[in-house]
Amino acid sequence: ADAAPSAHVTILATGGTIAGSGATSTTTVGYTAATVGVERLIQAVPELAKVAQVKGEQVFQIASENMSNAHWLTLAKRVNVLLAQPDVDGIVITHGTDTLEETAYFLDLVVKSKKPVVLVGAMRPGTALSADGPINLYNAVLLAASQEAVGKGVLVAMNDQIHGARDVTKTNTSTPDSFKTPELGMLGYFQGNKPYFYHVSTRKHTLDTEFDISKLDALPQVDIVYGYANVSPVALNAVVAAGAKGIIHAGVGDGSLASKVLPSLTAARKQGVLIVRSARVGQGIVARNGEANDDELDFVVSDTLNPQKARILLMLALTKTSDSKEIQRMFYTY
Ligand SMILES: NC(=O)C[C@H](N)C(=O)O
Repeated sequence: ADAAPSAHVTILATGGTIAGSGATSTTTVGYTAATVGVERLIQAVPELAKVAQVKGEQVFQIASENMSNAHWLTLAKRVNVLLAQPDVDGIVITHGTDTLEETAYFLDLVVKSKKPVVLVGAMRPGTALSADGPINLYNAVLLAASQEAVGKGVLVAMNDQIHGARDVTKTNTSTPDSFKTPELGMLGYFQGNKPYFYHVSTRKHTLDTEFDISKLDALPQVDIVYGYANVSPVALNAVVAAGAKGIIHAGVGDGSLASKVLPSLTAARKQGVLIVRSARVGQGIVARNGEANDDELDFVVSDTLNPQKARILLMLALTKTSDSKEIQRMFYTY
């Protein structure tokens, strides 16, 4: 018999479609997410035992549309505790795909370890024909057990591809190739039971960030307000009235601000609310002093972060400072 693999990988299960089940083998919508426990996920892929000594922990059992700041703090603290143990070499987190990119980026900014952390999900429930969960889980464990993944920040394993937490995004509501890193590029592939890396991001992560969540039990309230034709300031005003400490403006185009919205944004900033100009487009830079005079308005730009990831960075930034210059520096660093 083969010797047991030497790497120890802990699988933290949080729910999602990878733990989902449907009424029939052709049910790929209208199934129930977050029903199958971590032990059954592991048993369904006996091949895992060939690549690592695997342990499972059920952290949550939720569909990822219900992921919250509180869940993130719990999960990140658990990841940091486990990675500090000499008998844990890497972590896999099974997760719903809807907010998987957000959890990945949050962890990328707050995990204090070089050891691999890999998020994985599935677009089809485990009961479906050609379910993608088992192969995705196998690849994720392979990656978490590998030397190649050490020091690369939080990774996402989907559809035989490796993506970086900062730039990956869900691009399709339902197809198995939904996860992409358009333009900036995925990091690598899985083939023949090995991960292969070709790219790394120039942005800082994990051990090189200034964020520490170990003593936090909440994050500052930051909300996203969307731009569109015929926009009014109603949603923005409601968010300010509800006490947001920061607002991500998901503007049209390269982060443009409609003249009907600008007065409310300016008033919010004068009250101390941090304003970040982002873009709903999904690709490209929102340039400082481009579509607005950010120096004069005292706004921050999101650079290339999409609105949902800009929200995460602004929350963490606000745990350190309310200085907009400092926060702008962070948006050019992470
Ligand atoms: N494919 C999925 O995992 C979608 C599911 N709604 C979730 O995010 O939990």
